[in-house]
Amino acid sequence: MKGVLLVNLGSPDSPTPKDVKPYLDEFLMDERVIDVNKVWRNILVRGIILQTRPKKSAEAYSKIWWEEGSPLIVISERFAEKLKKQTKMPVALGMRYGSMTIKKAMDELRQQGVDEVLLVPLYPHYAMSSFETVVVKVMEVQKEFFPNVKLTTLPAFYKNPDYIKVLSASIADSLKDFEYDHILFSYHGIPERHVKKSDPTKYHCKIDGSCCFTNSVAHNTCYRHQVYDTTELVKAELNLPEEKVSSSFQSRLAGDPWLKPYTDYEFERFPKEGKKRLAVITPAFVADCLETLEEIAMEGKNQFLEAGGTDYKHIPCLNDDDAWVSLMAQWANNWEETGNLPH
Ligand SMILES: C=CC1=C(C)c2cc3[nH]c(cc4nc(cc5[nH]c(cc1n2)c(C)c5CCC(=O)O)C(CCC(=O)O)=C4C)c(C)c3C=C
Ligand SMILES: [Fe+2]
Ligand SMILES: [Fe+2]
Repeated sequence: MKGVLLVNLGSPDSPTPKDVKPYLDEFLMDERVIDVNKVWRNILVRGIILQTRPKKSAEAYSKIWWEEGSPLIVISERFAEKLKKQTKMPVALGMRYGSMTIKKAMDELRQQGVDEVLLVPLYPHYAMSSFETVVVKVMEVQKEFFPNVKLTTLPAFYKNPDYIKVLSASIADSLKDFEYDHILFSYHGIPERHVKKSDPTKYHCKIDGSCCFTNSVAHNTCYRHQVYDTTELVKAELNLPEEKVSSSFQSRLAGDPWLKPYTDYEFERFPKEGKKRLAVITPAFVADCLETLEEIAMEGKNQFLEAGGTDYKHIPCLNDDDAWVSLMAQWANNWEETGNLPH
């Protein structure tokens, strides 16, 4: 029997330093997130970052935490529940990090007789630190505990025409009562080094003004190209004026150069250029989370208003939007019936 495995990033069990620390430890010790050799990663993560970050992160999580739990988890659960009602197959939800493990989700599917799994990494774009690490982890779990289960992965859907339509409709709905000077597409950042590492040609990616807009097989795994594509496609779908739209990158950790421009620098710059009414969209995430609810909707808003902005709106992620759930159900049901995946 076929079944669907949804996987998102995961959250700590509670917004306390005690629970945030082991969660961050698992997350940042992932070799696809902090991609340095094991000894240096150990020093960097356990000797430096985890000495102070759990307290700071726990404070941020406390500001956005819901009665039912972490928004990322609760929203992903709502999405999974709605999806179950629209597929004839079992659906399970697991997280890459934290206590809602992939193993538990796979167990759930196996108990319902599933031996063919459609893995859905809940990320529209491919990055080593998000999509790839989910696929690798699921393959490890499958190999160790479920060797007879067949795995198929839904490709990154950042430019799928139906996805672009659903995303655009949800953005248009949020924008209908908001007058704006500019719309910022703020994507989770990654270190520049990760983009270069993911280039299979090893010569295409230059992180300049043209590589991401020049055809290449490198784009199958180029996060920077893929996010720019999403922005362009939504801009075209909604007929947004060229000069009113731009993309930027948020949530960087100190150290290496990360993809630019940085979202927080843009918040400072826009009001000085007369862009005082700003809408912010965060399409790297399908579910609202710490990075959207705290960094963008709270901190970003304060920063923009303090820099001279007058109006600010964070547009919610797709979350459990009915059209989004129906689209995922359509993809899953089509895969069940024909074996075909969307492209
Ligand atoms: C779009 C997908 C994501 C990519 C790519 C990504 C890369 C990446 N992230 C960190 C470090 C942190 N990210 C944190 C939170 C976080 N990251 C994503 C998604 C991507 N990260 C999400 C959905 C969340 C929110 C989780 C939640 O519970 O709501 C955090 C934890 C919070 C904090 O302390 O700031 C860290 C740390 C790196 C280093 C990285 C690429 C190298
Ligand atoms: Fe992150
Ligand atoms: Fe590129």
